[in-house]
Amino acid sequence: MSARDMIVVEDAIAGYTPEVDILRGMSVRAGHAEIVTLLGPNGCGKSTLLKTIAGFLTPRSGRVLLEGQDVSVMPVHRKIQRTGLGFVPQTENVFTSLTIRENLQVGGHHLADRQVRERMDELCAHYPVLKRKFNDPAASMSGGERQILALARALMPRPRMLLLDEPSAGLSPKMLGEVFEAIVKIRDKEGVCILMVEQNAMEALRISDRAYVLSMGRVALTGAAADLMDDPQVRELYLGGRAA
Ligand SMILES: Nc1ncnc2c1ncn2[C@@H]1O[C@H](COP(=O)(O)OP(=O)(O)OP(=O)(O)O)[C@@H](O)[C@H]1O
Repeated sequence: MSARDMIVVEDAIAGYTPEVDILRGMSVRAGHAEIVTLLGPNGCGKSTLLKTIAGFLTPRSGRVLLEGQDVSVMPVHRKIQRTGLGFVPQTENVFTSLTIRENLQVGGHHLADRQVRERMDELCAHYPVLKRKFNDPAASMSGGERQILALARALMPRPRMLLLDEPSAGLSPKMLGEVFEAIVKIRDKEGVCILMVEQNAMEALRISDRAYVLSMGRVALTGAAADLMDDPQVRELYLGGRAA
């Protein structure tokens, strides 16, 4: 483990029922101000890995460390309170009947009122769409705008680590570009460690520092994102044979 490692998973074995292991000796790490992408076929355990890091699942063996602290058995609500971890699930990640302002307030519910106002101002400056629609219900936002709101809500308490489950799911190429730009800003402006699952492999690798290709609950390949984009096996399996 290096000093800059923020999220470390060591040899994790985990599953939803006692009989079936979905993670079968999984080891990954992600560092400060780094975007790390998890790729792999449907059902290989990408979302399960995020849920294990977030604390929705407890590993049967192996460890999950956040900033060096062993949090393997810490339940999700405590992790959110006590560690600098944020989680943006794939679906139902904004409250559509609440306004943009109210969604952000939900994200900042542990903060003092003044801190909430300051943080909302900061995030509205980073992501102008939030300011434009500040008092409108989130239901009035497009898919990409909702995804940016979900990211901003998770950023309200200034997490140092962020888990993103398919942030570009269901988005048009233009909206995907905007959401990925928002993710790069989170890394570059706030130094957040981002571990994300993505189906849009080529686009995700372009903004990532490193990536893991998972297969059947284990790491099959890992490396710098730029190297993986050049890897013939990765190109064939995940990039539709396209050259980077
Ligand atoms: N709540 C659950 N209860 C039982 N089994 C589950 C549950 N969620 C997922 N699984 C199983 O765990 C395995 C891995 O699922 P997971 O969602 O982690 O895959 P994934 O790599 O994220 O796939 P996808 O790319 O399709 O989202 C699958 O076989 C799935 O059926």
